[in-house]
Amino acid sequence: MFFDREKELSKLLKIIESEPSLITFIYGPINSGKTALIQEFIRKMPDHYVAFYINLRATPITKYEDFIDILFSIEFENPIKNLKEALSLVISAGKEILGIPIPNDFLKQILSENKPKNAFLYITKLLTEVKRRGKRPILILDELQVIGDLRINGPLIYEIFNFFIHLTKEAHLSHVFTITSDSLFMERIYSEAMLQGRADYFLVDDFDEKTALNFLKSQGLTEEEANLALEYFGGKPPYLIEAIKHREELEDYCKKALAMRTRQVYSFAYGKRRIIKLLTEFKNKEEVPFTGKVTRTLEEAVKANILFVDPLNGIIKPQGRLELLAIREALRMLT
Ligand SMILES: Nc1ncnc2c1ncn2[C@@H]1O[C@H](COP(=O)(O)OP(=O)(O)OP(=O)(O)O)[C@@H](O)[C@H]1O
Repeated sequence: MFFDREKELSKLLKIIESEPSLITFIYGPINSGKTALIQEFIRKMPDHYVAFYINLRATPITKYEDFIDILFSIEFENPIKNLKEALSLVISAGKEILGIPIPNDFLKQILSENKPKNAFLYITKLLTEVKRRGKRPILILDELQVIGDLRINGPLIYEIFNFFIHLTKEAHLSHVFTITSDSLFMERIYSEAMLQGRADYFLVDDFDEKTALNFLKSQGLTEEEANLALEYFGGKPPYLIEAIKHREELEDYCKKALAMRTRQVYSFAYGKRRIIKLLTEFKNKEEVPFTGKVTRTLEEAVKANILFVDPLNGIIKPQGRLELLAIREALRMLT
């Protein structure tokens, strides 16, 4: 059951009403509900849209072939013979299609040439035809950070950005949404010169306090139980879902979850003075300013899923309420 996110949904639906001109980068802390929101967004889109949804984390991507496999997600049982067949597949797909249909011969050619540009040229051609048939295409790439360091002749990400800029700002052909929960990757994107003026940023944070309380109460928790869950888990949807499941022994469940997260933070920071110093900033504060410099220490804490960097709002904060409490507990044991 999907809950709320009315504000975010109406903003996203508004974006697609206008002509595509910017790439939208959706980002947020781990498990804040980005993918769930995008899935609901697709459900709520009017019928004349078709979303091509590509989840780059579906299988590991280490080389060009893996990327092409996911992009053209070979989910079709029968080989597609030509562009006309690919197009009718899209037109009859409804509002969402996983991967991009491509004629078999073309796919073989693209794989043998090892040039991402040719794959992108094909997609442009297909999207142009989709638009000509009266449907409005939307391209969605989930977990974009997965290909952040992939090189095919040169860094793939730049070719992708060029392609996205073409689809949006230049050709106004398709809206492009990318999703990532890797805030270091997001920081790289935010300071990327080639994206200046060509990108928009959309934060999907954990539920705010009121929404989280409403969510918990809508699932049958009493005011007191809801407040207890909120105290430990803030508005992180999957944690709240687990809390609901453990309603019968809620207090015990909350304490155990915190003890476990505390152990993880403790062993991450143990013996590392610079890490302890960074975490100490959260002893009395919930967030601190982000100066724009990603130090090695910050990088480690983000990679360990303890801290989250929001480059747009210029803040660093724990990934969620549980992490904030765990940092404070761990600091008590470490100092
Ligand atoms: N609005 C919501 N209503 C109900 N459940 C939600 C909502 N948002 C997220 N969830 C649940 O929380 C879990 C995590 O959500 P989701 O996978 O969308 O997060 P994410 O931000 O995409 O995660 P990641 O950081 O791994 O990319 C899912 O099981 C999802 O069903």
